[in-house]
Amino acid sequence: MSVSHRSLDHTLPDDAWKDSFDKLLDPIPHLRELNILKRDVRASFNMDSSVENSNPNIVISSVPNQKSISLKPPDFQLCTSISTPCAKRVSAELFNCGISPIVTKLVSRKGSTAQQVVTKLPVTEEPPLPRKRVCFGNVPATPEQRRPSKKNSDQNRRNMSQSTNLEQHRRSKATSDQNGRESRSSLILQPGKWRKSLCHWRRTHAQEPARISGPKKSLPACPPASDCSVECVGVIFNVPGRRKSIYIKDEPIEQISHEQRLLAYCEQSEPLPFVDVYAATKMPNSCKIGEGVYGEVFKYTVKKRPKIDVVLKVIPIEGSLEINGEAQKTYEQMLPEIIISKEMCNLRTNKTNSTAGFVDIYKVCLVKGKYPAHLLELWEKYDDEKESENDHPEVFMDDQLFVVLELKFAGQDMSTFTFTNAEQSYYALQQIMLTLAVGEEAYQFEHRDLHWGNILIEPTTLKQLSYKLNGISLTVPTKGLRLTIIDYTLSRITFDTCCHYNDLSSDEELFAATGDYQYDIYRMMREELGNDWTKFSPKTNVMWLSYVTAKLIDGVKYRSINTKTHHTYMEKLKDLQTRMLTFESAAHCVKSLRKLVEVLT
Ligand SMILES: Nc1ncnc2c1ncn2[C@@H]1O[C@H](COP(=O)(O)OP(=O)(O)OP(=O)(O)O)[C@@H](O)[C@H]1O
Repeated sequence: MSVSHRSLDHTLPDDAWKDSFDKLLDPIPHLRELNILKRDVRASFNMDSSVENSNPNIVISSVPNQKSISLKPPDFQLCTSISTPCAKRVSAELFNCGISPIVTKLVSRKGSTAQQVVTKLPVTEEPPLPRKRVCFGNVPATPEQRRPSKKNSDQNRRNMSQSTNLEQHRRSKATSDQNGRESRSSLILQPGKWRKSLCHWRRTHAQEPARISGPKKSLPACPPASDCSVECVGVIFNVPGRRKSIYIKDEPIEQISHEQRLLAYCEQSEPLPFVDVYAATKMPNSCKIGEGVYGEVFKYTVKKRPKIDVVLKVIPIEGSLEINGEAQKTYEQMLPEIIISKEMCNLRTNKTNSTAGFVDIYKVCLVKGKYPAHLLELWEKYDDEKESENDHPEVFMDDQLFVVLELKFAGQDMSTFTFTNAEQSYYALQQIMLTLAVGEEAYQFEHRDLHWGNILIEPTTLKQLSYKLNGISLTVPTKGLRLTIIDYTLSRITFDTCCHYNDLSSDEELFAATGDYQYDIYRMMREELGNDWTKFSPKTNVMWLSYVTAKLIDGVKYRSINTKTHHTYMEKLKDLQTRMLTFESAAHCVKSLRKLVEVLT
């Protein structure tokens, strides 16, 4: 049919049925054979924010046992590009485009399949073509799909009550995992608590070779002690799973053992009996409220006036029993978290730099012995209702030591919270920003893991909160909310001429993870720090502020979104996000936001 005829009878051109996806595949016909559904490509891409403009050297693996495509022969570099920030994620354009942007990154490579990629690249070898993998189809979809059935759960419980044997417990957990959770074959972690996700991933993929993206030696290792600007006479200790922490000091460490130092922080001379200190009678109205890889979190409420909600973070230490897939922390490894928790809390009363935004710690206690029976019951209740990923604490023996952090209850975490509107979240962000800024100025503080599970929110009747930044008083309207920062496991401070930090330089799995902008932040921090985790770079706080802002724009829940106020403040958040990564520190961001540059510098 000629062109003129077509125009007369309005017949469509031969390829009119094709959309942009089909046209894209025209010059690379073998991709059609792989039977990738456009719907899958678009949906998965949009779900996985970390892929948006991360390193485009991507292998797409389709549903299990199906073929996949390998993209762009890569000369992998450390991810210099990032996923989410702002404009792209916040604009609706991402979802309006005729085809997912991921497809525009496709450069075909004939004959590659996911299977081939995995078998060609054993983990022990330096991968010739390091890539990030994106899984379609086999990531656990819903909590229901991930959760074992009640029947399995009950069976597990029966098995557990028949034996306290750890191996049996593990087998029973493994069965439950197999029954209730779809396997994941790539390092795609759930947003939020990465350590739990990672440990869980490791435990459910024990037989699989881990796929690590990135060159193994692309960055300098943490400098040897002699290279540090201060004399490093501290302890270098290995945490299981390649994690290690270094504690440096510019003067000889006092001849006092870590056990003694920890006991001094607890104001104790020896460990106290667990069952007595935390007896049921001393913990009214108790329940388990959360868990981490290193411990269980309980709450009890003393209903006096004023009502007191106490949170207990119970962390087993010094034992040889592996728990939740990790070796237990030692005294040395526990100390930095205790020191940081106490010092950040003490900023409440600091004269020059003050904030109440770091979690309030009542006391720290070292206890010994089996888990009290009433706490075991609370653990089981939580497991029945929410399906714990942790090992049952009945495995602990008489000689087990635990550090118990007694914290003030600070509300629910941001990932589960519903804001009224963006005005409320805009000022919530300012609270986080100011608290980080105060921490930077007081102790060269970097949180380094400020995902939305580590930001707690509770209602307050206070109209505003007060801060001091370098001696200048600042206030923020609460809009009814008070925010608190928790979990200093990865944090860094300089205190008492010591730098306390966690060395992530060899934590390849963490840097390989995808699934959320959160996982880009770890790579961005690594690049910013040149993989030297001793270094103070408050820019890492800005990166987390960028992450939090992204969550406030495009992650958290809002109650009333059809109001002028909501739209106005949402625009403010978006505007701030476009500038966020230009700031050097949280303090810089605060000064800029408050137009205090001249006054404060
Ligand atoms: N002060 C608090 N108030 C209210 N809830 C809390 C408090 N501290 C901890 N939680 C709850 O317990 C959970 C686990 O606490 P936390 O993150 O400190 O544990 P963790 O063992 O350090 O976790 P991770 O696996 O990240 O190392 C939190 O996500 C939160 O839900």
